[in-house]
Amino acid sequence: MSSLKRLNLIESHLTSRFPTIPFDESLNDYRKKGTPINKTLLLESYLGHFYPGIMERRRIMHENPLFNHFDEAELSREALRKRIVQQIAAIYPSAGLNYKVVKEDYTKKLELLYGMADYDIALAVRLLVHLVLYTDTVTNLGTAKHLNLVDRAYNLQDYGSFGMTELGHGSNVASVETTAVYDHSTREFILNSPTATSAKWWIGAIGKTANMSVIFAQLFVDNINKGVHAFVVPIRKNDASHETFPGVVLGDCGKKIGLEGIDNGFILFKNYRIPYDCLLDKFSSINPEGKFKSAIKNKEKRFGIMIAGLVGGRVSCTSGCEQDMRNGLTIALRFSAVRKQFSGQEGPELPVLNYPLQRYRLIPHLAKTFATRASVIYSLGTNINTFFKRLEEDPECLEVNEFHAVLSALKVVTSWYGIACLQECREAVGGLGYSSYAQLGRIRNNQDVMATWEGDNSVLIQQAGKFLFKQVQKTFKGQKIQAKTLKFLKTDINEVNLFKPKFENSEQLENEAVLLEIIEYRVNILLHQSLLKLQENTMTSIDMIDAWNKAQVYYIQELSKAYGELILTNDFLRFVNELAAKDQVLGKIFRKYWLLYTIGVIEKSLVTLMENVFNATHVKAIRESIMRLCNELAEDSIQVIDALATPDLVLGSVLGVSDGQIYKKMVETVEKGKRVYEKPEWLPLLLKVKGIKN
Ligand SMILES: Cc1cc2nc3c(=O)[nH]c(=O)nc-3n(C[C@H](O)[C@H](O)[C@H](O)COP(=O)(O)OP(=O)(O)OC[C@H]3O[C@@H](n4cnc5c(N)ncnc54)[C@H](O)[C@@H]3O)c2cc1C
Repeated sequence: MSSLKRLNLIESHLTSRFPTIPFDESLNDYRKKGTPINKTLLLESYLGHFYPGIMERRRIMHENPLFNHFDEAELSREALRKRIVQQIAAIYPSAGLNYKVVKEDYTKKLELLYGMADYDIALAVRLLVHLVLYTDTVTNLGTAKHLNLVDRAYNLQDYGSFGMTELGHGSNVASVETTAVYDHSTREFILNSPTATSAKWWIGAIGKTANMSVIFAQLFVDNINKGVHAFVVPIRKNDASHETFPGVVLGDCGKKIGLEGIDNGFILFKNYRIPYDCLLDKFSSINPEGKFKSAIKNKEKRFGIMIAGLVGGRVSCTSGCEQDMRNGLTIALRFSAVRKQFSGQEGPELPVLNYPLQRYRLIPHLAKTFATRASVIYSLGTNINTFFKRLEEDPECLEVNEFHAVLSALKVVTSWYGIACLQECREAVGGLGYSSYAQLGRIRNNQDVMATWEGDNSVLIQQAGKFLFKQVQKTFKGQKIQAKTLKFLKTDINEVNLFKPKFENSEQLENEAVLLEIIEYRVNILLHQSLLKLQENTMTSIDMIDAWNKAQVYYIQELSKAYGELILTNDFLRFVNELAAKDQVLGKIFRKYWLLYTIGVIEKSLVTLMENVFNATHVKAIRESIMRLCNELAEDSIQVIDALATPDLVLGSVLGVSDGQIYKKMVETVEKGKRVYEKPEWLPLLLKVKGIKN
């Protein structure tokens, strides 16, 4: 401990107006109830490929006083923004990123962002906008002449932003209003924002920081609209003046409900001329004669490729959800083991984690967190290099489409998991959770936006549905399903209807094969019901889009969620099996989490299953299993979360501290706050209201 910290501690001890708070053994007592586990092995397996990178970031943050949530609670918006830039400057060089390193192994970029997200999603996202959304788009859609920009981005000589969303259009990117008109006489594009709603809006880092932006605009060549294209555009002078270029209007979007450290802003163009080379022209170009050419004829497909830059963002989003949930649950579980309320007839008060209700509220979220982690490792982390390779070779191939579908489903399902989990954690911690010092408010508010950015959940998940339908349609033409994640699909409804669940009680239910069959059946039955619904809708709808929209509720959206949860179930099982091969004790515990996750997924889809194959006996068995597993796992969960928790200083929560001294930490932190014991500045007003003469 530094001498300054020691001095602060002594000073706070001497100046505290609270009675001395004795050492609280509650968390240690709860710890002792759990099975002893090999924590290092668990953490290594859990972080997988990303273990060394994340540990290195934790070390840097631990040693650097810039990473301190307690300080940040009192910072103004401007100060927070400055702090984030300082933090990026402190941590970014450790990654050693450049074009070559990332091309060889994209996960190097992810491990940096994952490490930063341990501290705060806001910190990771602040860099992600530049490093992923901007830089990946220039890399993927640009040509050799743009490589210089990619190098500059990795060196932080340029700071980039990603200008897709407008005030009037978000999900429907194909209808953005910004225009880029090609002027052959000067071989330039003229950018314009013809309406107020065409202002690019919410753009991360554009408000105050970025000097570059990837701008998505409707490209006009010879007065013909060639669809949305991406342009890499200088927006501010890259010199000490930091001036905005004439023809560009830049501003800040103002106060938000979270992520205040990020300067989300707007941008408008007024006849702003940019040279031809600003067009990211890998797939579409304009030749020296002024003729438009595209390697991909279909406008819709071309557009799909244009937004491939979002892939790294969505992968990070899924990982960020896991980190948010893990951080939230670390706080909520440790608090629940320490916090005591009520007792039985006699005897001491009980930790709230003893109550089955508290266990039911928290432990299933822990299981979902682990499932999410497994998919980050297997479906996303290790596949992303293959994805980028295949994207370059053949952007329309099955692997690219399948990865998009899996990623869409996972981003959506896990961000909804995260939002539900963080709200539950906040409530599970009661009133103390409402303190900023608990950090649950910050984590919850930052998690909230995960459902919207990188593709609004309700819109994005439709991509997964479309993929499933397209694959099934192929079988109608006699082709076999090639997609790796869909090998189990049954295209004959009669075969699906033969299914009968193979359990009558909770013991029979807690069986891998029995559960996997149900998880697969859920996708199969929803797929056929959705197909039927779509067919039925076509009779009454004006077109296919109308029919599709009318089949979302109860059908296609449910199907897409079921597909996402099937992937999570399979990935989680793989994780458990690999862990069990290394350590039997951990394998046994994590198999229970897998059972809880899978049975929990089934519980949440009881309506569909009851409608088709389940009865009251099945429901009873499911409920019994869930409660038994929650109770059995609650005691082990403290040891498990200890192994996986972000270190105290990085987590920064008074209620999530690993030594369990939550009251001491809360009091100390509050007493250190500004003006704790001072009279209010507005005392004269109060006196006036009360009629007291000053
Ligand atoms: C903090 C923050 C940072 C951001 N950073 C960036 C950035 O750096 N760059 C950038 O380009 N964008 C950024 N965005 C924008 C973000 O990507 C969009 O908000 C998102 O894509 C959703 O678009 P929208 O807000 O226009 O919502 P809309 O698309 O207008 O959706 C509004 C509602 O309508 C529903 N809806 C829309 N279409 C359908 C449909 N077909 N069927 C059913 N329901 C539908 C949606 O589910 C949603 O509930 C950011 C947003 C936020 C909040």
